[in-house]
Amino acid sequence: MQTIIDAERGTPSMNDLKDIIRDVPDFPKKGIIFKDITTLLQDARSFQKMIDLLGHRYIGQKIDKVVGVEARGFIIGSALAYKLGVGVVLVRKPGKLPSETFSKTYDLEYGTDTLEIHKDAIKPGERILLADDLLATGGTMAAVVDMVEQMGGNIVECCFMSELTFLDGRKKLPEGKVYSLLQF
Ligand SMILES: O=P(O)(O)OC[C@H]1O[C@H](OP(=O)(O)OP(=O)(O)O)[C@H](O)[C@@H]1O
Ligand SMILES: Nc1ncnc2[nH]cnc12
Repeated sequence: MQTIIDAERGTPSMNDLKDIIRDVPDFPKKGIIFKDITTLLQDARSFQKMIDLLGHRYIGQKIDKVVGVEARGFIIGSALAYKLGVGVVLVRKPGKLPSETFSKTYDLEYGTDTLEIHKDAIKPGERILLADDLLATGGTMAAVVDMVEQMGGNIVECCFMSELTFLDGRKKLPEGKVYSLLQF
């Protein structure tokens, strides 16, 4: 069910946040139920509540930088970084970052992809929060974990707005360092 949250109804509940994410069947391929977060992002109260809840988890955890994964992870990562008062590092699809990069190819729920990060984006020992909108098979975030660890970053946690628990993506990620706000 899709919920429109209006000013009179106050702050959205966890169920409201789940309900406002739209299911789109057979996108981008037959058999995939795509979790469309645009419906949540365009609702001011839902967007704010989601970032507030994620942000509160990391306030006081001495995060040095947030890493956001292109493209939807940029939205979550940037808003979180702003809330925590730290910088945001962009992990991008190939050929988009202008300076020297590390890169990693990985499997997706619906194909394969490559991600890149600037070689000088993270200094050894920095406390890094990884952020994305959704954890599915875990391939994307596992690739990011690999690159950040290769650079000497100290991963505090991999955080997601939502998680498709039936795909067990967290198995590919560092044990005890995975957090999702909403589970499907
Ligand atoms: O856990 P996984 O199976 O790796 O899947 C999760 C990833 O898939 C989606 O990104 P997508 O590659 O579709 O790119 P987009 O954000 O540019 O739409 C999503 O935003 C995650 O980054
Ligand atoms: N089912 C899904 N919905 C939205 N984004 C995804 N990324 C990988 N699987 C996805």
